Amino acid sequence: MAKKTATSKTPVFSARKKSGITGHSAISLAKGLAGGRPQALFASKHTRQIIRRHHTLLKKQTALKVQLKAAAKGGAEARRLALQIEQLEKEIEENGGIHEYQKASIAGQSSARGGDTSKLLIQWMQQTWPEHFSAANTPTNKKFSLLEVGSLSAENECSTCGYFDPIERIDLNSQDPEHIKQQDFMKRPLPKSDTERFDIISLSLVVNYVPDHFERGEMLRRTTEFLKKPAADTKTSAFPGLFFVLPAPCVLNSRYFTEARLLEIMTALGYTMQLRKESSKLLYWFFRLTGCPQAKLPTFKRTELNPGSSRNNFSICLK
Ligand SMILES: C[S@@+](CC[C@H](N)C(=O)[O-])C[C@H]1O[C@@H](n2cnc3c(N)ncnc32)[C@H](O)[C@@H]1O
Repeated sequence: MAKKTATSKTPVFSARKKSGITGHSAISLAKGLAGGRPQALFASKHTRQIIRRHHTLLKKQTALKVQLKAAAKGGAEARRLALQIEQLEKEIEENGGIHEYQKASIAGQSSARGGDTSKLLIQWMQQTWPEHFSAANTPTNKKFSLLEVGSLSAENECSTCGYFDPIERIDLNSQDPEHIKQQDFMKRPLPKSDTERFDIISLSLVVNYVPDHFERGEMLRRTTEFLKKPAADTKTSAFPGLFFVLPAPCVLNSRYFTEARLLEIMTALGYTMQLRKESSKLLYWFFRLTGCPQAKLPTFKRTELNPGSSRNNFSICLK
C-alpha cells in the first residue's frame, strides 16, 4: 500500500517498529538469548509474560480495592487490605509498570508478529465500503474521523493509511505526547456536539486491560456517546462504527463470557455486528451503531455461562 503519513508531524516509533522492542526490554532480551533459541520466539514469550503478569496484578489489586471499600474504615481488615494493595503496587512497578507493559504490547504489534490490529480495520474498510475506501488504495476525498482509544503508536496502519482525518489518539499513559494525548477514556469529557463525535472508534485490546468487569461494560457503553448519530438509512451507511478487538480466550474460553453474551450487550447498546474475524489469538469485530442504547439497559451480571475447570474468569458486565 502506498502509505501516507497521516499526520505531517515527526515520525515516531520507527526504530521500535523495526526491532519491536527497545530500551531496557531490548537489553534484557539480548541477555536472555541463551541456547540459540530464535529471537522472535524468545521475545514473544518474554513479552507475553510481562503482559500477563501486568494484567494479573492489576486484577488482584482491583479486587482488593473493592474489598477495601466494603471494609470498616480504619479497622484491622482495612489496614491489611491497604497493605496488600501497596505491595501489589510495588510488584506492578517491579514488573516494569505500565511502561514495560506498553513496550511489550508494541513488540506484540511488530510486523514480524503479524502487525498491528488496525491493519484489519483498513482491509475491512476497503473490501466492504470500496466507495469510501478505494480499492486502488488511494484515499478518497472524504475522510473519516477516528478516535483511537489505547493508542501505542502514531505509526500504525490506521494512522498512516490516509483515510482518517482528524485522528485523535488517547492513552492512559502516552508513549508519544506529541501525537497521543494522555487521557483516561472513562474520564474524557462528553462531546457537546456532533463535531466532537467520531465516525469510527478503535478499541483494540483495551477492554481486556480494564480490571473490573462492570467497568468494561461501561467502557463499551461510553463508546456510543462519542460516535456520531447513525443516519436515518442505516443500511446504506457504513458508519458510525466501533472496531473492537479482544484476545480470543476472553470470549472462547471463559467461564463467564461468550460471544453470544457480547452480542446481547452490543445489541442493547444499539450496535449491530457488521464484520467479524477470528484468529488463533484474537477476535475482531466491526460493530455499526444503528440505534441508541436502550433507555433501560438490561443488567448482565457475572454468571457461569460456560462451565469448565480449565476456563478463565474474563467477563464484561452491565449494571
Ligand atoms: C494492550 S494495549 C493495546 C494497544 C493497541 N490498541 C493495540 O491494539 O495493540 C492497551 C492500551 O490501552 C490503554 N488503556 C487502557 N484503559 C484505558 C483507558 N481507560 N483510557 C485510555 N487508554 C486506556 C493502556 O494504557 C494500554 O496502552
